[in-house]
Amino acid sequence: MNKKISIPERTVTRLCLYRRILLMLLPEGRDYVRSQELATLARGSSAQVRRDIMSLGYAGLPSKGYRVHDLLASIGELLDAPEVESVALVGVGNLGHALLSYLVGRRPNLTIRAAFDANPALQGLAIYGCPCYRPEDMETVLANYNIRTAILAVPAGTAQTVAERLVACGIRSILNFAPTRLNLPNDIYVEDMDISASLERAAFYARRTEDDSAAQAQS
Ligand SMILES: NC(=O)c1ccc[n+]([C@@H]2O[C@H](COP(=O)([O-])OP(=O)(O)OC[C@H]3O[C@@H](n4cnc5c(N)ncnc54)[C@H](O)[C@@H]3O)[C@@H](O)[C@H]2O)c1
Repeated sequence: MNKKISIPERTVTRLCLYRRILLMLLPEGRDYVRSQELATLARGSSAQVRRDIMSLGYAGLPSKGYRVHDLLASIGELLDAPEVESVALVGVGNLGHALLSYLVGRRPNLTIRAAFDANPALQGLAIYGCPCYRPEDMETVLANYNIRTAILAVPAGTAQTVAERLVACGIRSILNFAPTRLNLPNDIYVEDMDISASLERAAFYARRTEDDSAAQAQS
């Protein structure tokens, strides 16, 4: 069975997190990491970490743990395309600019190759090195670069129409920043990003831990 297909979505999410942690450990000159340490940094359990890493077919050394470079390579083998993978961005407003400035050049094997915006003032520009095209050129540009993943950073009112156009042009996966539920065929992967919801959650837990501490102090 194809390992990439059989691996559960949550495992993929955790493996992405482990990779971020491992990349933070590298500059410290760390050769090995134990499942317990990875679990603490990922806020999970060491049993979960061991299961996830076992699903990669990689095993560490009982005496030392996992070799950081080898584990990164195993995770990369599962998550990354064999060659450079190009991504598109639609909507180069405030958020789109911030995403380009952060993401361009950060990951050599996953690169934002093309941006699209309805604003004629942006079309033809290279923004943080990424060319910005007219939405009308989407089909040709996406096909030229073989792009199957897109980031959506347009206003909510236009997100559904743009998403449908992206899918019609061959996009299989969308990272959606627009605050709207996209209605797309089931075989299209959509990941919704919502900083406000995350902030609300963080504020909720701040209040809850404060309430817990107050209750403990009273008991
Ligand atoms: N998820 C989050 O955490 C988060 C955070 C900030 C913003 N947002 C959302 O991201 C989106 C963008 O926010 P922003 O602040 O950058 O807005 P913005 O108005 O600065 O930028 C939107 C850009 O989209 C372009 N655009 C509009 N319609 C288009 C179309 N049909 N095709 C191509 N381009 C089009 C506009 O020309 C503009 O450049 C909004 O939906 C906003 O609510 C989400």
